[in-house]
Amino acid sequence: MWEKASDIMTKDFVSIKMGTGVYEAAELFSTHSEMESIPVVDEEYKLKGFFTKNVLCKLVAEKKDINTQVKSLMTTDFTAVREETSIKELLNINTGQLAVTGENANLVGIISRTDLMLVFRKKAQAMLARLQTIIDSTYNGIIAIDNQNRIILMNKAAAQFTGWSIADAIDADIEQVVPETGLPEVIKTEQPVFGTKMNINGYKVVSNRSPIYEEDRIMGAVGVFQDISALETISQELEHTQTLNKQLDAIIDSCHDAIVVSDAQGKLEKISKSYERISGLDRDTILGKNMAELEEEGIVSQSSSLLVLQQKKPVTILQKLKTGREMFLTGTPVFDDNNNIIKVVSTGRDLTELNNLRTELERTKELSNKYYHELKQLREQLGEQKQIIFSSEKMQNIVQLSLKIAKVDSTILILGESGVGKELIARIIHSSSKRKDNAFITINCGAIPEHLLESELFGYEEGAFTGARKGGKAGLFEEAHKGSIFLDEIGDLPLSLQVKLLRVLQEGEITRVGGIRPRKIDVRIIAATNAQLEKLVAEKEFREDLYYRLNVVPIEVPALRERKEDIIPLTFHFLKKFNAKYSLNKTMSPEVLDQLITYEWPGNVRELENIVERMVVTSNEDKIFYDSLPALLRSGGHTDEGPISIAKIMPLRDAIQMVEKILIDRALKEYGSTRKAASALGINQSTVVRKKNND
Ligand SMILES: Nc1ncnc2c1ncn2[C@@H]1O[C@H](COP(=O)(O)OP(=O)(O)OP(=O)(O)O)[C@@H](O)[C@H]1O
Repeated sequence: MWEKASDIMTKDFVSIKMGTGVYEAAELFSTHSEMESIPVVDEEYKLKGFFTKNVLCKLVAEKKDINTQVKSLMTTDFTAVREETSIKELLNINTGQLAVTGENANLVGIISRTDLMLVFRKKAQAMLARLQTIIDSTYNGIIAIDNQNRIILMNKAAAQFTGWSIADAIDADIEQVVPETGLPEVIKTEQPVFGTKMNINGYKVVSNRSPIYEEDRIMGAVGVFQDISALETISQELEHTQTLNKQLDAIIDSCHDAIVVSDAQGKLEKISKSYERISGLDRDTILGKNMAELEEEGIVSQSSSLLVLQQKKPVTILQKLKTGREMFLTGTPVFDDNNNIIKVVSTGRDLTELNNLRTELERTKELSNKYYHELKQLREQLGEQKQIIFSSEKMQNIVQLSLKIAKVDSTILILGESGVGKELIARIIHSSSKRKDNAFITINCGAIPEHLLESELFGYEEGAFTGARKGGKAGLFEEAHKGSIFLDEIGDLPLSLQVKLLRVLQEGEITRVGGIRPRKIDVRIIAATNAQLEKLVAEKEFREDLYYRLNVVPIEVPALRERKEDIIPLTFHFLKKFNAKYSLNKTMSPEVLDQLITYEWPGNVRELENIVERMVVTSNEDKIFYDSLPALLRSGGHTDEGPISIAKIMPLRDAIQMVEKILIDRALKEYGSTRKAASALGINQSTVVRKKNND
């Protein structure tokens, strides 16, 4: 390559002596037409000047003597350079012809303007080629446009992104090649835009775009595009790995057992929160430490990780901690594909905690033994035929209380919502009392029309009213003599009869309807109500003195939703009962049981009993599945809240039943007595009683 003047000069040049005539010089020009001037040298071949074609032409034009010697016409104002003058310096000299002189200033070569141009062009071409190679070798795509949006430069990477060949793209409008480069905007706004994520022909790239200025004037824009598809994948993988790591940490931390992970050298990599808790050590201070160090410092008595690394198999040790606690640790090696241990994972339990658990377990066992015996005793006392099913503590207390007061002959008032088992409790009280061999009479005060109730309860004398039986008739009180009478829905007892009942309670005697002779009776009265008697007293619907007489020993039976533990045993009890009744052998799927537990049971045990019976009878298979549940239960019982809303189409009959039930339940809750509820609902009281009992 050309480095200096001697590399490009013409050594094979013609020269003339100072005494040469113009005519001879003209002859030389005609044979070397490429020459613009001929160097003029002295006898020692030293350069003295140049005789130019211009001077010759001028001589001829002015018709001057052409026999003159060149000496007088030559230009002495010339530039001479040395052989080692660099090409760079030469390119900076602005002259027609350069003389190259040697050591003794003798002319050794000539460099013409054409030579220089040639060199300049070749240099420029080489530089351009190098530049293109450089930009083609860059991984990033580069596209430059002029201010007419025409592509002036594009490298190979950009050609690959765009799918255009460089040759086709050069001079094409950028919008045609890649409409998304954003380069025209950069020219418009003259603002560079960096780090924009974009999509070029399916490649995900980040672009940096800058305006190109030439002497303060915008002449185009250049964009550099980096393919980040691979980066994106790596960053997604990284994100995924980070998430996994976080999840792993969360899992480890949520374990109640302590977890310790060390590497193949015994260096601590991870510990769980529970290890921190049990050991009293802080992860920030021990992570990264070697277990051997912790052993030496006496922080742990022995390391399961180090033992596993020595023995290359799982080990279990009792690790004593500085805190004085003890931990049962089992270390397990984790192997790679070449059977080298890469990690040791140890899991452990606080021995102190285990001991506490054991004590707790023993206590629970003792308790459950105690409860078992108590229950057994209760069942024995209750006798097999009166099966009252419960497992809740609330019901256990109620049964215990009932059995206790069964022994004393006091009046009892059983309170509780409809269907909770008030009558059942009354029966238990009766059959556990000394009256058990005598009658147990039940009467629902709300179910019998008012005008019949008196004679029903107190009996009548012959001729008491038209249609009265000859010889009269004993009432239920008389029938219950020596036994017990269960007055259900006592809140529905009309005021007139309340006075008579008070007399029974106070005097222990009754007078039949139409009679005058009081009769002594020995009856234990067990009253029950789902109404708020105090409210009825306040409203003067119920006599206060009677209320206090009845309320000697109140037993409040909780609603089924307040003792959900009873739902499953009751369900199985009813399942067994109805399987036996209908000679079936149905079982119940867990999701049905789940639903039964979640339901609020406004109709209490009676409703549960009815629903189990309905499912036993109506389910098609041996197992009762979710589908067999009544719509109300499937809807989670929501239909009894707020105004009616229709979630889905259902059989009209079911819907009517549902609405009836909701209204009756509400009315009963609000008015307390079936009579009042019936009048609010505009139906007969007997209908209310019937529908309520059909729940
Ligand atoms: N703990 C229980 N174990 C077994 N069966 C029960 C239990 N509680 C209630 N039952 C049954 O539920 C049904 C309703 O009970 P019961 O008639 O005693 O309720 P109640 O509170 O007297 O209702 P109401 O106030 O409407 O008269 C009965 O068939 C009864 O045998």
